[in-house]
Amino acid sequence: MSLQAAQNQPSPPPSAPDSGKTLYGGKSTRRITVHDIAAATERGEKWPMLTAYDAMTASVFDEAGIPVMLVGDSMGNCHLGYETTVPVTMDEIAMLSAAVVRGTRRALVVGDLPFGSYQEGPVQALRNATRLVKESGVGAVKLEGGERSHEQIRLLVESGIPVMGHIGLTPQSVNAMGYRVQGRGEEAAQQLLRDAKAVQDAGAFAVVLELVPAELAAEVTRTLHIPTVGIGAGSATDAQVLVYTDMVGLTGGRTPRFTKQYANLRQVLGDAAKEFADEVVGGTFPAPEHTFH
Ligand SMILES: Nc1nc(=O)c2c([nH]1)NC[C@@H]1CN(c3ccc(C(=O)N[C@@H](CCC(=O)O)C(=O)O)cc3)CN21
Ligand SMILES: CC(C)C(=O)C(=O)O
Ligand SMILES: [Mg+2]
Repeated sequence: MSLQAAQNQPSPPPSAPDSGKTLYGGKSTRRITVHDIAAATERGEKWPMLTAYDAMTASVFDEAGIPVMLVGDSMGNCHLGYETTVPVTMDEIAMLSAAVVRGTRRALVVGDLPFGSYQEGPVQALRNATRLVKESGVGAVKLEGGERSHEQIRLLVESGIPVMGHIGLTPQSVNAMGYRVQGRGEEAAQQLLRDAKAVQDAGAFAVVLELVPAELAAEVTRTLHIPTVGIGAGSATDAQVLVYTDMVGLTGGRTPRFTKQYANLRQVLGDAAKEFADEVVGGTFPAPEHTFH
């Protein structure tokens, strides 16, 4: 949404972490809704979103105050050992979304519709989104594509399912588009703007902008009234999302340049495993305090 629109809203006191009203740092323990997301964005709050693929990790992020959790199809390459997100199935998303819902009390949980679960058309999209809402308990779903997914988004929203759009780089189309920055050049920029408006017009409550030039992401953010969620899209978006395994240094191999590593859990977990193994081999674990007689 535009800065101007944000500035027309009554502004919160500078730093109100305990008002119970801010999205991040708020004290309220009830489940966050898409209405809370809209209200926070209108107040000019920037908000964080992280992926999660299991109940334990989700509970850590929930206790840290992360207001929106995405059960991303990035589980394909970040949790399930596939090369890409393309092979991820509805069964996998449904099972891990249910786990993330069980692990959270406050976060809005968004289930990512996987490749092949909505491309056939609006009816297929509704069937699969309904499954995530009823069986897994998610509060919203996300699907990729702008103009091309307009009808799917519209039917879901009309049916009472909040939808987050996703434009720019859409990894489910990797075989067609690669992992390149999107929206470079005048024609591509105009297409991205049309996609953003199509997502908003169809009724989405937010839209992910992935791997687009910062200036274009800023323009989309100024143009739309719904919040933009950036990943590799610069700092002007209303929200930011990261794949959590990138954020904590768990992802093996190369990670995209736009990620930032805030911890090195790969090192921590590896060191713990080696220490355990050394103590088993050396006979110092288990010690008397771990032993029953
Ligand atoms: N670990 C991980 N992090 C992600 O952010 C992520 C996934 N996996 N899987 C699903 C999608 C795929 N994403 C990707 C994957 C690769 C690049 C990549 O290689 N980008 C290049 C820039 C390319 C260019 O300059 O045009 C890079 O160096 O970052 C980007 C996004 C983002 N998502
Ligand atoms: C990177 C985010 C937006 C995503 O779609 C995912 O994690 O699957
Ligand atoms: Mg995804």
